[in-house]
Amino acid sequence: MLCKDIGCAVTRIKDLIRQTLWASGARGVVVGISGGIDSAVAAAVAVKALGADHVLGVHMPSSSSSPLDHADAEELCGTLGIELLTVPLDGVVAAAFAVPCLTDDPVLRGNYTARLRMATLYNIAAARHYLVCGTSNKTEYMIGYSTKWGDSAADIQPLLHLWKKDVYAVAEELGVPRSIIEKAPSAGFWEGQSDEEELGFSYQELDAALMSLEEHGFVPQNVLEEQVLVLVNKSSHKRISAVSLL
Ligand SMILES: Nc1ncnc2c1ncn2[C@@H]1O[C@H](COP(=O)(O)OP(=O)(O)OC[C@H]2O[C@@H]([n+]3cccc(C(=O)O)c3)[C@H](O)[C@@H]2O)[C@@H](O)[C@H]1O
Ligand SMILES: Nc1ncnc2c1ncn2[C@@H]1O[C@H](COP(=O)(O)OP(=O)(O)OP(=O)(O)O)[C@@H](O)[C@H]1O
Ligand SMILES: [Mg+2]
Repeated sequence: MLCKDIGCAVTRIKDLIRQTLWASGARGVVVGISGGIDSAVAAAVAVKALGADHVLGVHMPSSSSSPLDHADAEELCGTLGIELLTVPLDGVVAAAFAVPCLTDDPVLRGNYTARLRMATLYNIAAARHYLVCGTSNKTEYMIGYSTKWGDSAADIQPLLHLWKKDVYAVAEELGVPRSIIEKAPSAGFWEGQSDEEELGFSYQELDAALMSLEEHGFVPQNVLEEQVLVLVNKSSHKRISAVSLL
């Protein structure tokens, strides 16, 4: 976070959202609301920037998502006073996976579902003359912990400069419901999935390692940083539009 205090951090984000919307001529933003912390904070800052009437939430349950997430999405949107659409994706996912060469691998299915969510958000956004608001933070961006062209794809990324710990700080500042703040971060690819278990590192460790790597020119200072640097390097293709000669 470039600001010294949280109020200044929120003001910078609000300005980015307002200026981007003004320059685009769009009427509002649409946010995929998962019931998790990143989308809650993205929606909350968008409401601060634009007002509730210009923010639309879309919850997209699938076979691996939990009814608790749906309940949290509803509570969040109720608290923020924004409209929430629910678009179940199971039928489309089932059709796409009824292809003989596809194994029912949860990561394959999860990545496909994440790309379908992206396509659904763009569809709704275009129909309403809205922009798609992303929810990615710097921690997941730096290690490539997202679906390429899926949840990482958006028109505006108001949280991309924030470490995960800063996302929590903004959540506290903006009064995001406790059940969302206290929930373990998850991609929701399978029941009980946890980011920290899948990655093998806590967000606290990742934030600390990434900050130190940045400070030391990406020269690791310890074993943890060596391991995190492997993730950073392996995911560099996700931080460019496409490998090309352009
Ligand atoms: N070197 C390279 N140069 C250019 N392109 C390269 C490449 N290596 C792979 N690729 C391409 O990238 C694809 C693999 O990337 P991708 O499809 O993203 O798939 P992948 O990185 O294998 O999986 C996504 C990971 O992100 C996690 N995730 C996803 C979504 C949300 C969240 C969350 O926190 O909520 C977490 C998920 O749990 C999983 O661990 C390959 O199939 C290939 O098309
Ligand atoms: N079921 C869903 N419905 C709508 N959007 C979703 C759904 N699952 C994921 N997304 C979108 O994909 C984004 C990336 O998911 P991710 O799990 O990283 O964030 P989060 O769920 O908001 O936060 P966290 O899981 O870290 O608490 C979400 O912020 C949201 O915009
Ligand atoms: Mg999540």
